[in-house]
Amino acid sequence: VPAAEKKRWTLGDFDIGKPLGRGKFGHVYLAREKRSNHIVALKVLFKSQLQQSQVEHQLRREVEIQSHLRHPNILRLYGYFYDQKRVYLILEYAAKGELYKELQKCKYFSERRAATVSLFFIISRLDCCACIVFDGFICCLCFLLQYVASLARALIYCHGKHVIHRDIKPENLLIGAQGELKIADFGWSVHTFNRRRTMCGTLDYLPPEMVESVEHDASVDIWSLGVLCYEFLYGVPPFEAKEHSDTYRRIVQVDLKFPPKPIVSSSAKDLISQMLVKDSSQRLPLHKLLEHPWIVQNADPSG
Ligand SMILES: O=C(O)c1cc(-c2cccc(F)c2)nc2ccccc12
Ligand SMILES: [Mg+2]
Repeated sequence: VPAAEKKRWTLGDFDIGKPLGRGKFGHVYLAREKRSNHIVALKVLFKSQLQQSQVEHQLRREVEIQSHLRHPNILRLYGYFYDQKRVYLILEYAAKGELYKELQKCKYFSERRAATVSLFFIISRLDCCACIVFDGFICCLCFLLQYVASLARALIYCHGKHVIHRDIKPENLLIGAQGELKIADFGWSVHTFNRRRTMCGTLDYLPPEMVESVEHDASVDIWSLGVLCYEFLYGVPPFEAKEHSDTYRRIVQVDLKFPPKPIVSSSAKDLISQMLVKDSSQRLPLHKLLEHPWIVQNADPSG
């Protein structure tokens, strides 16, 4: 029996709603698939801009990879279609939007004592889950830990399928209706090569972009998760500097400093220090991250 015909979508299948955001290559709209009334996010990309930026192959890879991933913390890509001028990606709608904006609201998720929250509550839970009140927003460190644990589980799933994301950062993380984290934007993701298969065969015939990805392995995502943890706690990434060249130097030297303010538990610093390690083979494996005291004591295992 022939495989079920892949549904060929067209713009006429959708009612288009409000714009949800704009990216470099086009906009994202809230949309409803007419037959099922299913709410989705429709990402509209202009072919002219994709060609100008020479990212067509990257987009096809993004679609190929993300459409095959099924995990509660990975944004679903249901399908795609294109017309004369545009390519459309049919994506899961993450109702609470970008994590980045949530982080901006709270300035940062900090363990720092906040005068307005009962001291007892803070002291009793300092090392695990401290809630702070910032500009009227209650930001709970538990969210942070939950996000880190969810991210680790999603990345374990991706790495298990030999997919590395390579672009983990707040802008690429969305929040679903129930507050769950969703990794989005697999535009920089690649399938890692089985080194044995590639190494024993000659590399000579592989083009640069494929040879370059042999250098990358899944531990690039562990590094980025460590950077994210730091930014969650301090409000700025660890190697930030005025000039790009200084940031580059601080990264390659792993010039990792923990400022005295806000106060951050030694357990959190220990976790971050085990992830931001120059030698990629020495970075804390993701399954070990889920066993780390700072995570175990706080993040809810059900995720
Ligand atoms: O006119 C095309 O055949 C076309 C198809 C696709 C495409 C095909 C599958 C998946 C996907 F994400 C994108 N991307 C493009 C980007 C720029 C210009 C033309 C195209
Ligand atoms: Mg992005």
